[in-house]
Amino acid sequence: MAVKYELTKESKDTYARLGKVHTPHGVIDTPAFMPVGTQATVKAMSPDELKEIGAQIILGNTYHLYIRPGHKLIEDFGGLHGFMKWDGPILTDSGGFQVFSLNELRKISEEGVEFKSHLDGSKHFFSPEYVMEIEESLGADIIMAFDECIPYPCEKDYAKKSMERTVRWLKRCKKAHTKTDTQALFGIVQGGTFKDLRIESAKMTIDIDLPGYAIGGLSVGEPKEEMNEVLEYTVPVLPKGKPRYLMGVGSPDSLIDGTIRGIDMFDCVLPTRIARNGTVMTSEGKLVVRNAEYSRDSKPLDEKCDCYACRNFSRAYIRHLIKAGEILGGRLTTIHNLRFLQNLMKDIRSAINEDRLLSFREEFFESYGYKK
Ligand SMILES: CNc1nc2c(CCNCC3CCCC3)c3nc(N)[nH]c(=O)c3cc2[nH]1
Ligand SMILES: [Zn+2]
Repeated sequence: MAVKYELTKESKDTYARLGKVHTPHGVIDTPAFMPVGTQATVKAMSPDELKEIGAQIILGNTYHLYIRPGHKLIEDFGGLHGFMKWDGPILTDSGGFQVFSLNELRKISEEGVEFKSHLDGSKHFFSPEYVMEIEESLGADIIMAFDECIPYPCEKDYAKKSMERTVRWLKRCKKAHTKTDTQALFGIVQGGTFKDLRIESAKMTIDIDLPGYAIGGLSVGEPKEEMNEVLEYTVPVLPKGKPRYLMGVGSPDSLIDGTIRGIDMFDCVLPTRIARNGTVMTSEGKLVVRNAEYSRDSKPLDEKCDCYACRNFSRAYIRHLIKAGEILGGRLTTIHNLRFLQNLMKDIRSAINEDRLLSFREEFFESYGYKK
């Protein structure tokens, strides 16, 4: 079995739980935040630095790696693990989301999606079968099914038709998936923000027996309350003994609120993206270190942080590097943001273990500056 989920504790007062996702390249303690490495690198981070900040699993992207440098090249270098020298677990997204978000010029049909490369405009076609071939070449431990992530808002009629096609595509993915002993295929629940469609999608998706399931189609502009509502009626339909992955989430408040509603795995480009333009997450909330007020501030980014940036450098120095466009600036803020989220997930896991997740939420929201 490529991936096995071990449920180690269920929270008494929420849907949160502690678990371990066992993969051929190692174990992931859940709830977990997964740093995103779109082009076979978590931007600005070396594999050693990723280990140092405590990352247990990283993400790769089928769409980007197919376009450049090509999945066959990567396969010849030992897949993503050999190519980027990351020996821990890897998850690849199927490219569905990227094809839809990066390419206006695309045509969708029962067969799959025709699109043009965002690099040179060349024409390409993704079918569930071809995407499975690409993801198997990349060799990730967890591979996502080819799905359609519909926009928000979306007409209910289209949401229903799209969700039903995504289930048919999942069946085709499962049929085309050959390396079932080393790579685990996860299905993706769709249905927009329509309760009946979400529950129908979840039931049809879990009827296809797979090692794990994701909730897609969220974090696409809907209000956070709507995302939480979709989770409240969708997650309980999913089996307790399998990992649940909420795609594209998220910010610290969403990580806590998703965990409370039973989510085990999260990914988001935000922490690395905002870091490069000088915004960091700290125990006292967001800090835009490029602002003039920090020009003579000798404190670390976050006094409570144990990361390499906070142990060695002042806000003044990091602000200078960012303002000067120095590469080290974005590297230090990225190291910090990723460590901050790993520490947040560790604090969340301890809170679940001691049945105090809701009071942890209160304290964290208070200190971070979220409204309750
Ligand atoms: C940011 N919000 C959001 N992201 C979504 C994503 C992408 C998740 N992140 C993948 C990484 C980014 C680059 C490398 C892999 C989604 N992906 C899929 N397949 N389906 C969704 O409904 C889906 C929905 C998503 N919503
Ligand atoms: Zn730090």
